[in-house]
Amino acid sequence: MSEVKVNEDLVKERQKCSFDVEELIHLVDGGKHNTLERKKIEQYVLSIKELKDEVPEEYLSHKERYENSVRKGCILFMVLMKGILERKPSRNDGISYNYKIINGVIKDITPFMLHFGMFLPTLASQASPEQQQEWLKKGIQMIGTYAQTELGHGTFLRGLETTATYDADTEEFVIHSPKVTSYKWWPGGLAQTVNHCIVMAQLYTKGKNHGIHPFLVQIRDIETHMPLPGIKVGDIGPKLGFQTANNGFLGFDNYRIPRMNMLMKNSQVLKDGTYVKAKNDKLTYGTMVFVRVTIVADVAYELARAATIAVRYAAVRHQSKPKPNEPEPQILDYVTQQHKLFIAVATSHAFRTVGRWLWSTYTKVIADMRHGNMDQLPELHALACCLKAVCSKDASTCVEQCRFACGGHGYMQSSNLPIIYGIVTATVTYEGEHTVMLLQTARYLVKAYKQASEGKSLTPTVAYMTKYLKSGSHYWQNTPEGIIGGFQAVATGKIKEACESLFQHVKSGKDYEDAWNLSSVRLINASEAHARAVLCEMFWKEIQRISTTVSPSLAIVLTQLAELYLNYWALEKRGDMLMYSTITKEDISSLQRRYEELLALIRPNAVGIVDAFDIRDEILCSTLGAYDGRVYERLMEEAMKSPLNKEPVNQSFHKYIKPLLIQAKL
Ligand SMILES: Cc1cc2nc3c(=O)[nH]c(=O)nc-3n(C[C@H](O)[C@H](O)[C@H](O)COP(=O)(O)OP(=O)(O)OC[C@H]3O[C@@H](n4cnc5c(N)ncnc54)[C@H](O)[C@@H]3O)c2cc1C
Repeated sequence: MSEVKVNEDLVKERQKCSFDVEELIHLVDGGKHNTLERKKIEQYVLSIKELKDEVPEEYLSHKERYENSVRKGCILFMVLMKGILERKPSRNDGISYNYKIINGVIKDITPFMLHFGMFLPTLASQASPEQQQEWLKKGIQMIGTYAQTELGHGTFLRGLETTATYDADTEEFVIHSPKVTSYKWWPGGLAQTVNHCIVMAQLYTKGKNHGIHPFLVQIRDIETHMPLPGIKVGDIGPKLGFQTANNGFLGFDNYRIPRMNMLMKNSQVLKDGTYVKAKNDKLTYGTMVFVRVTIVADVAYELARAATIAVRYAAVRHQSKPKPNEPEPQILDYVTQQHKLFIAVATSHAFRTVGRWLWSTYTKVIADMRHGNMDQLPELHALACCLKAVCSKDASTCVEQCRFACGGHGYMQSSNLPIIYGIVTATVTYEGEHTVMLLQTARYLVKAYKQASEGKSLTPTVAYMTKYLKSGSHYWQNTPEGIIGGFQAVATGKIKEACESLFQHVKSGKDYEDAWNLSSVRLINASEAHARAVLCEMFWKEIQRISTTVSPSLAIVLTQLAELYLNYWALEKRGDMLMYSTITKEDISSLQRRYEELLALIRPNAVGIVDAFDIRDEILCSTLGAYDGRVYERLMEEAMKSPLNKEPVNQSFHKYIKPLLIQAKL
């Protein structure tokens, strides 16, 4: 068999790379051992013939697409369960390589995502040890999802209407959906895939409501998969993305489950119906925080996929003729193109780096919690909320930018950019809606501001406030440290302003809730600014630390990416910098010049840097982004798979167009 030729532009780009791509691959993976492990798993999974699609998914109907994703999901389910148990891939950022491979093989979202992502983690964190022993031994017999959101309520958990009423006579809970708004709506895999759910419901016992609690509910027969009597379950229909996630609805008609199906690690209901409250409500925060923390690493990875596609395509694509006697340049040579793309590359590195730091913070806090120390939970919660909000939104913007940067071809499904966008933009909403997450962090910031004003010491991630509240402004310097200080000054200034607005409204006689609402635009701006200060500081610090452990040539590239990230955001937020620091017009011009210098410095290594994300073609799933750069051939090959190209004349001509032409002649 003849070797497939690699596009010449890509060959040249790779030749001029100034650093060792392999070294960066190991860094991205978190070590050489992880790279080898990942490659082994990829090689195994991706060589399974049955996982390849004869017809691209996009040409299938909604129903066929689902069936195909279940087919492939089941193959992966078995392989990966084995892989997880036997190989335990490194989880240094909270996500396993399995997640990455699954997304490539399924292309969109697998209907089993919630089983691994929410169902098992919730059982692990909220079921008692005895319950875990009983349920987890059922293993694969129990396929589950996490059913919280209802038609009527998502954000406001206390507003959920599904009820779980304890019947002491039969020692059962009666799960009921009293009206249409109480139907569960959205859970992934719920529609046709799972046979069990964690259902969040209002607990009633002895006539008293005790708020929202989790229950393990079987919804389908294990053998026949028929919905059990009292269960109404189905598909919610097509969405912007997540077409194969099998998001479903679920209603209960006085459906009974045994008492022991309430997850009882924290709160309990005794046989006689006595409610025993959890010693600490905060214990239930665990899963919520876990998922938000992992979203930072997830979007970093999806962004790496989008950036790889768009940068490789920009190296292959030639367009326009700025100089009449010279050939059309690669579009990657247009500085505006570099401006669109290099921030996406740098952002992926920033989120992966900060995601790893967040993950290690999370594991430490959870370990402390197990020993009864909850002191750092509020800070972690505030951090996870704002980082989840800002990272998911920035990643969506960057993916969209990558799509724009590919012109018309980026709009093709076969580029895979629309599907990646669908996956990433969903993270803005699920597991805590964007604005609501920022407002959660704002509550913590308001408390911290009050403490700082009273001269009390602050927790590490908000400690910068003390300095800038004292100094009032930031003495600007055009250095990375100066930019980080600028972001901290902006955050402090915005937090102060939001708090003053809030306190002013309260002082003028408004209820706290109304004052909060009136100040909420300032509050979310303050939260976003805080997240940016954290992202810039942690990314820069980590890159500085890592740079001392890698080769000088790689250290240069990493530092350029981190500096680009900082400069990009300093320029984006120049208005804020003007308000809260001593930055001048000249400083801004100099920042702009440095930013342009950085684009030029990164340019020769751009392809090498995205190659170092080391995402195999089968996982990129893109006509535009494959390693060999055969863009046009692939676009044509994929187009030829369209069922419409299977016949020279489509029947609709005879049915509709011809009669129209005849009519028009008359
Ligand atoms: C792709 C996808 C997958 C999902 N998967 C699952 C799943 O597996 N299981 C599950 O249970 N759920 C799932 N969800 C549901 C998801 O968790 C909710 O959509 C999300 O929590 C937001 O709730 P909502 O849709 O009710 O929006 P709402 O809360 O109604 O928000 C609508 C608007 O109101 C604003 N708003 C609401 N409250 C406030 C407030 N207090 N202050 C200011 N503004 C406010 C919001 O900012 C937003 O702009 C999924 C959703 C999506 C999109």
